This record gives sequence, structure tokens and C-alpha cells, in this order.
Amino acid sequence: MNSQAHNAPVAAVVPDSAPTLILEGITKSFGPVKALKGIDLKAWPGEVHAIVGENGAGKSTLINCAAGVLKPDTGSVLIKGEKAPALPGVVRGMGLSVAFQHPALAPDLTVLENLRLARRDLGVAEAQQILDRVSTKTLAMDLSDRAGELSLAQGHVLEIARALASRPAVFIFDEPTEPFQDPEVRHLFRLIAELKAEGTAIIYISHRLHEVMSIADRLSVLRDGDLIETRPAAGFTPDEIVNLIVGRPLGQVFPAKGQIGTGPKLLTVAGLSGPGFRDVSLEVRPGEIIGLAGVEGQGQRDFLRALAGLTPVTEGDIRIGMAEPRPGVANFRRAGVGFVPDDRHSEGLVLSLSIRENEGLGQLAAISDGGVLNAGREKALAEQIHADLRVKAPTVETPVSALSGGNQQKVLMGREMATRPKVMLVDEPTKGVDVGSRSDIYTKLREMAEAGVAVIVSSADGVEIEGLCDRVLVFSRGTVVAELSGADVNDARITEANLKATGQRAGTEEDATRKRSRWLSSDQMPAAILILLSLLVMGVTQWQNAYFLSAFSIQGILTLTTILALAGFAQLCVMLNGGIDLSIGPVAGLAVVLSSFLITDEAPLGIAGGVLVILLACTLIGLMHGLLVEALKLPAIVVTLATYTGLQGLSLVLRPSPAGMISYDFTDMVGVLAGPVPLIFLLVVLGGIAAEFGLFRRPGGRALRAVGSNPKSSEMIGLRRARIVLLAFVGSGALAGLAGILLSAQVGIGSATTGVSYTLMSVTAVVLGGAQIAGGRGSFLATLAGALFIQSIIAALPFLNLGAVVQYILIGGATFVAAALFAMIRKPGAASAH
Ligand SMILES: Nc1ncnc2c1ncn2[C@@H]1O[C@H](COP(=O)(O)OP(=O)(O)OP(=O)(O)O)[C@@H](O)[C@H]1O
Repeated sequence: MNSQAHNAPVAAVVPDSAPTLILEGITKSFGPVKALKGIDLKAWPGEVHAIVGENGAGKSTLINCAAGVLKPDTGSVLIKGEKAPALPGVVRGMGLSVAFQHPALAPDLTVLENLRLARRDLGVAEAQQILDRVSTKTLAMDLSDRAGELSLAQGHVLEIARALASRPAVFIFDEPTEPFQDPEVRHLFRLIAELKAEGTAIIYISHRLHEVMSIADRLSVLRDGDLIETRPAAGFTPDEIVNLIVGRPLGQVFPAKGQIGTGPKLLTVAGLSGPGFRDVSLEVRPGEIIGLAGVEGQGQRDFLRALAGLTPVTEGDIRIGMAEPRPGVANFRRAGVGFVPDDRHSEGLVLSLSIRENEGLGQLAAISDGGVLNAGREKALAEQIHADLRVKAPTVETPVSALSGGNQQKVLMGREMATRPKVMLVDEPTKGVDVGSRSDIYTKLREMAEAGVAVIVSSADGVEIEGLCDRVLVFSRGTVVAELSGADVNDARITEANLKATGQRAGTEEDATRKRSRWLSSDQMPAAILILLSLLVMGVTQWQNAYFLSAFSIQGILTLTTILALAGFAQLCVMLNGGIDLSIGPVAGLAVVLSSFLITDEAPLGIAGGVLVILLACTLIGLMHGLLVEALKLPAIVVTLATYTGLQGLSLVLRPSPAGMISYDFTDMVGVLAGPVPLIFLLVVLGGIAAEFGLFRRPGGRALRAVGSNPKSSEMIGLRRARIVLLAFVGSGALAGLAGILLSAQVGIGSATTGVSYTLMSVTAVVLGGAQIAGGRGSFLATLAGALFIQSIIAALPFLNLGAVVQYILIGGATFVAAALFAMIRKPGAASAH
């Protein structure tokens, strides 16, 4: 249907100004799925244009086309009259920002750094101002908090703040209030009113129709990729909107409340305490749905997760029927607990698997015969859920990553419901779900309660709690402060209970713990610890053997530290992107072999020429790795494993046995001292400081960490991921080459096997330095300190009369301890008080 006719500006709503955003004839297909079928839409300054539609109608796809995240198949996007390309960074620069439905944040970066991804020159004071403008007291965060440690609702606040930081002329909100409660929603609406008054054009997508009705000036309805209606919002009745969205009249959204049975208790919780909540008691009888309410972060979510066996309980009992499940989530599941977490992406679904496989994961035993999966039964199960919850996807073989947000939620809900649990725990049951499917989910939960399942729901949506639940526990500061039932289960009473009870969690002790754990989890902390450990190793060895700390051995340790640090830097470049470079050793080895041809006394190009040629060759190897990883989408480990063997072979062909003396002039040059310290060591320290500054203080370094931390989000906010990955590999090749060139001066002869051990040693230095193998975190200075620690141990052992075996045990053990320590310290929430 042609939407143009409905899309003209309406004088009562819009003054006669030009639209800030014009979408013209946008079409977009994903294979056979026609997500958008020729959409025309305009947004005017000072207007809130709401877009509603059922799950999979095409809302997010439309927004992604407007933001340049997706390239429309046809049609154009005009911002302030200018045609916008499909490049998110450019589109943002033209004045369009999106607060995405799934926050596009880099979890390993701080709040401030995430804000600066949107605007490089953002000062601390302004960043704080922006954050204060978006955040309520309950969801407040520090600029120095890591994004990965924030709660889901705080993540949404940061997402909105990030979009606001670039001062957009068009501000698109894609389901911004899903994790918000009433006070946060009201706060957001005040912000939107201010933005409207400042002349921002606002596009607002939501399934919460009462919110849409209260904020929208104009409303568009999308259905199946068509824009079927655009009118001033005041012209719609709620029933009419529902009818347009769902394509059928819906009647009652919530099913009638239940008759609470007198049967045996389904779930008994007595005096339960755990992290975030204390002394909670509850009995659930057949036929009732229990709601958990409270301001964000008051313990209700922690309590629900404890009931799922996810967090350890410190005191109290949980009984399912008469049985007491053993600790651990697997035991709780076996005892009949179904759980739907609020963060479906990180905890609920396996995005790369199909709908069928995700549904099957819920009951692997039931769909297997003698340990072999029965494909037919799995398919039948998935198709049943698909039909029951009206999941919108071509087939059950569709990967979950290709579903719209609301449909993903239905897949997750369906999986847990289908396990026929005795206790059904649901955190945000209808997050992102359209009004029609909400009704289906509520009906299913009610049917479960009536069939004798203990149903407990935690929700930020007061309307949902009021409409669905028979009894509500209101949480504040970790305890239940009110229990409401019958007619008292309403939004007003819940809010009243919240207001009466909620205080801020205070405490200088908590702040001190936070500061301490923040330092412990900082990127530079490993450097300090490793330097101390290295000094300790050297001190103990000197104490045992007075010959150890001679000028000669100090120079030896520092020279080898320099070489290993360079190899570590090379590894770090790739690891920050979430890859691993197995070829570092062979590249360094090839550089040694090439040096024995090009940096000799008879070298044809002179020393400088030889060094340059070798560096160029190694850089090209890095470039080749980057191109292969990006063009063929192969994992770095596969590409560099292949070149590991290839380069090693090449070195052996060039130097089957050690030969080719390295020029003494060059060896002397490398050995130049500044006092007792080799000059190259000082240079590598300076280089490490500069690289560290670049990594943490320059936009390029921040982009590198962001890409490693969350590649998809980085692309959505306009970082050139492919280019960054390519540059990282180029850097890696060059640095490994430089390490090899210096190594050649150290060994003095061309040998094909000299460099090989540097692959594993470089990984060790980087991991000791606290880098995250999955990408996003690492430190050049800590890698340098890691290299110093390793070389100190290697140098010390002969002086302590200990063999090489001890060296392997010590370094291996230290690496293991370091990795375990970092994993523990950096566990989400470990450094956070939220
Ligand atoms: N990357 C993708 N690959 C394949 N299909 C996709 C992809 N992204 C979206 N789709 C499909 O395009 C259609 C529109 O999806 P979209 O996410 O735009 O819906 P939506 O209106 O935002 O839904 P929701 O309210 O659930 O968020 C859906 O059928 C979805 O499955």
C-alpha cells in the first residue's frame, strides 16, 4: 500500500518546516524475506514520530537502513536534504543518531570511552552532564565504570547518552524503555520533551502502546514490511492501533486472574538470603502467578536468579514440592525449574544456531533416543512452539540471529515453557514482544499456573505486573517490603510501596571496595605486579648467587626482554581484536634468516637497506594475514596456523643449516648502551609508553579496543572494523619482523629455528600482562612487564642451579595463575557494586 498519501505534514502537529529526515521508497530483503517493501517516511523537527508494528514488521530494519547500518536494496535516505550513504559513522556526522534496541556498547571500555566513540572530543564535564541528563538516580553510573559491568537498564541509559552525545538533529529510539520502570520512563519522556523543544526530530519505536500514546505527535504503523498508516497520533484510538498492528481485533490483552487453589504448595522458599537479597520467604500455590517488583537493582532479579540455581544461596531453603534441589543450575533444571533471563542475547539463546536447535537445547534428553538426537522429534517440537507463539520466521531452520528481537524472545519463552517445568521463572516475559503476542504469552503463563506450575515473573512494566499477577512482592534494598494481593495488585500501590521503602544504598565501605576492585581490574595493574615479581626473582637470585646481577647479565636480560616485548606487542595487536597470531615466531625466524643474507658485511643494500627490506617483507606478511582474515572471513588462528608452517618451511629452504654471519657493525649498533642499559631497551620502553598512550588516549586505540570488545556493535556505530583489523595485522607483521631483526643481532648467524619459540612466548607475555584472549582488553606496558618477568626467570635459573624444566613449570604455572586471577577479578560484577 502506498503510504505517501498518509504521510503529508499535518498543520496542527508540524509547523511548516522542511523534514529533517526523509526515507524514500526503501526496500530491503534478506534472502526470501522481504523485510521492507518500499517505505516512505518523514520526520520533522520538534516532532515525535512513533512507529509501531508487530514483531518482524520491519521496524528495526528500517531504522538500520536510516542509520546506514544496512544498505537498502532500493530507495534513499535524506538527512537535512542531503543524501546519506550506508556508512553509520558518516550518517551520525550528518546528524542522525540511534539508541539501538540492543545497546551497541563495547563492554570492555569505560562509560566515558563508550561516549567518546560517538564524539571523540567529548570532555569529561560534558560527558557527565549528558549522563546526568539521561540517567535517574537509581540507574546512575560512574564515567569510569566498565560498560560490561552495568545492569541491562544502565546499558540502555548509556546507549541513549551515547546517541545524545553526538547532538543529533534526528534522534531514533528503538524500544528504549523495555528495561525501564515508571520513574525512568517519565525521566526519558522529559528528556524527549526537551529535545523536541530544541527542534530535534524524534523517531520512537515501542511496543508499549500506552507510552506511545502519551508521547507521539504522529504515528506510523508497519505491517509485514509495508507502511500501512501514518496519521497524527491523537487521531487513533488504542483499539484501532492494536487492530492495525495485529491485523485482527484483540479483545482482552490479559487473561482473567486465577482462582488460588488450596492444593499442596508448589514452591516453598524460607528465609532465603544470597548476594543482593536477604531473608525472603514465599509460598506458591496452584493457580497463582507471583510478581516481583521494585525499583531496578533492589534484589528482585538476584532473588529470581537464586531460585533458578544461578546464584549461590547463603542461607535458607528452597523446596520444589517436597524436594530440595541440590545447588547448581543443572540440578535446579533437573528438578523442574524453567528460567527465562532478561538478557536473551548473552544468557538465553545461542544466536548462531537455528530455531529448531535452540528449542531442542531445552530438552536434549527428551528428543534423543539412546543418546542420539531424533531430528524428527526435535523438528516437531520446534514447529509446535513456532505455531503456538506465532514466531515470525520462514522455517524453524532459520538461525535465531536472523529473527527480530521480539521473535527471539518468543523462541526463548517457548523453549522454557515446552520443558513442562514445575516452576517457571520469567525475567521480563514480554521484552520487545508485540501486543498480540504479549497476549498469547500471558495466556500461556496463566494456563501454566492453572495447570499447577508455580509461575514467578519479574517485570519492570507496572502495567504487566498489574494485569498478570495475583500476588506481588515489592523489593527494596534486598528485602521484601510489601506483599500485595487481590485488588491491591495495581501500579499505584506498587509505586507507593516503592516510594515508601526505597532508599539509596549508601556506604563508604562499599565505595572503598569499589575503588579497590576497580584498581585490581584495571588494565595497567598487571604491569605493576609483574615488575614487582621480576624484581623479586632478581633479588632472590642475587641473594642466592652474588654473580647474578653483573652488568653483562643485566644487559642480556634487558636485550632479550626487548625482543620478546616486540613479539608480545605484535601478538597484542591481533589479540586486542579477538584473534591470535600463531605466525609471530616463524615471521621473526624468517627475519633472522633474511638478516643473514641482507644484514651481513657484504650486504648488497647496506644495513639500513637490509633492515628496511626485511621489515617490508614482514609487514606484507601481516597485510596478507589481514586480507585473508577479512576477505575469506577465516579465523586468525586458522590463517596464521597455515602460514606458521609455510614460513617455517621457507626459512628452512633458505637456511637448511645455520649460516650467514650477521654484520658486526649491526651487532654493535644493537648493543649500544645508555649507562648500564641497552639503548634498544630504553627505546622499547618509550615505544611501549607511546603505544599505551595511543591505545587508551587516542581515537584509533579506542576504536581497536572497541572492535575487539564488540565487533558487531562497533560496526553499528560506524567504526571501520575491517580497516582496523587489517591495520592490526600489518602492525603485528612489522613488529614481529623487528623482533626478528634484533634477534639476529643477538644470535649472530642465520638459523631457521631461532624464532619459532617466540609464538608461544609472545602469547605468554601477553596473557601474563592481562590481555583478554577474546579481545577488547590488553596493555602494551603490561606485555612489556610480562616479557621482563619471563626473561628474568629464564636468566635466573642457571644461577640457582635449576634446569630448564623448572623454567617451563614456573612460566606455565605463572601464566595459569595469572589467567585464573584475571578471570576472577574481571568477572562481570566483580568490580561493581551494582
Ligand atoms: N540479518 C537478517 N537476516 C535475515 N532476516 C532478517 C535479518 N534481520 C531481520 N530479518 C528479518 O526481517 C524481518 C523484519 O525484522 P525486524 O527486526 O526489522 O522487525 P521488527 O519490526 O524490528 O521486529 P521486533 O518488534 O520484534 O523488533 C523479520 O522477518 C526478520 O526475521
